[in-house]
Amino acid sequence: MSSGLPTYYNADAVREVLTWPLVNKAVESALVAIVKEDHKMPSSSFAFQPKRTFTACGKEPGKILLTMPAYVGNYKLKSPRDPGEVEYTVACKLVTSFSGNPRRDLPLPSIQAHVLLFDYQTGQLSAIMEGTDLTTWRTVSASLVATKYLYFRRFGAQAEQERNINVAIVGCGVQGQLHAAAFCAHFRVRQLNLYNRTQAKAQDLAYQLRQKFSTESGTQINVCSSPNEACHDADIICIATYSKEPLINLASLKANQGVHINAVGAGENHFSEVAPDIYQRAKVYVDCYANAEAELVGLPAPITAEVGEIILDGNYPREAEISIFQSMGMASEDACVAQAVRYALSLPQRFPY
Ligand SMILES: NC(=O)C1=CN([C@@H]2O[C@H](COP(=O)(O)OP(=O)(O)OC[C@H]3O[C@@H](n4cnc5c(N)ncnc54)[C@H](OP(=O)(O)O)[C@@H]3O)[C@@H](O)[C@H]2O)C=CC1
Ligand SMILES: O=C(O)C1=NCCCC1
Repeated sequence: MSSGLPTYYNADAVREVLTWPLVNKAVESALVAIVKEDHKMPSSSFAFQPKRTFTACGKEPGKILLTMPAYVGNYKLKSPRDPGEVEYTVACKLVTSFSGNPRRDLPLPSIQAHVLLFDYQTGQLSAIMEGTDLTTWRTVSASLVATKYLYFRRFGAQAEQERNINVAIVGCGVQGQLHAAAFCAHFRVRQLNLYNRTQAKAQDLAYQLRQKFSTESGTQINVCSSPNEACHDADIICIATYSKEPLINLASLKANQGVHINAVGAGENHFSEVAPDIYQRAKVYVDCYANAEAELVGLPAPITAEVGEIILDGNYPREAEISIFQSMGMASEDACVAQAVRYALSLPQRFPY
């Protein structure tokens, strides 16, 4: 940092280098780094990630500011750099969730973020990075990584390449849209069912995705008129809304067959979208215990493990089980992705990561 001023990375710059290999590697590193040391080799990556804070922005509900600090040490970006080189990242994301924003006269995203990056040796602020797309990508990536380990691996090491799946998306906002595209891009999706409260949004998304995936991979894309219709035949469900009431219950799911749910949404109230009877039947996994302790009070089931623990110990769910990835989002993911983005932008030439 020669000028003493932090570098600013705007949304266009960040977007230019966000790719799935880059984000997935960074997110998987973060999920592993936050696992407690007694599950790992002493030489492993590690993270310090305190509970994040929530500030209500006014007296009406639906407007919050979160501060999300993290230190991630001794981890690899797994970039084409020297494979021995490790990273140390100090970061803090500031993110607002204003759920009425898409309905403003000039619509804005509900979730808007910036990530601050600090020099890990001196503590100086070295960069400020626009973090709105980064947040969407890293959240979808956490669902992809969770699906790989909690769903596919129960059927064997090759299942994510070989197994045909039906996917349901409940909520086609910013999160639902990228979940839909990313699941079709990563896995063999036979049928993609889209549900959104305002159906026109699901129809628009179906139109866009059909251009790409119906011809390329033969995926059948349907717009559904209820969450039940979307989910009744689904192997994987991604649910990302602000609903305070359950949108799916046990009767919505395929009976006695393996189902995996990425429960992404509902803002502060993480588990209200999915009915208690599903939690009571499922194995529940989280991104991190630190946030879970504060944010999942009253969760109607015990937590089985962090996703990072399953990545490390291979203790996958059984084939016919229901698994839930209760995604809260965590600062270490933002720190690792922001570091990877900064690294990619520093290269003289872009390359497919
Ligand atoms: N776990 C994580 O790391 C993260 C979680 N999130 C969470 O994901 C969720 C979605 O975020 P995002 O996609 O950015 O938000 P958007 O505002 O873009 O989309 C919100 C979606 O929720 C739907 N919705 C809102 N209220 C209800 C309701 N009462 N019943 C049914 N559907 C409803 C909306 O439907 P309609 O179109 O009809 O309005 C829309 O499809 C939020 O809860 C957010 O907090 C976001 C980022 C990270
Ligand atoms: O991790 C995040 O970023 C968010 N998580 C929950 C809702 C707001 C954004």
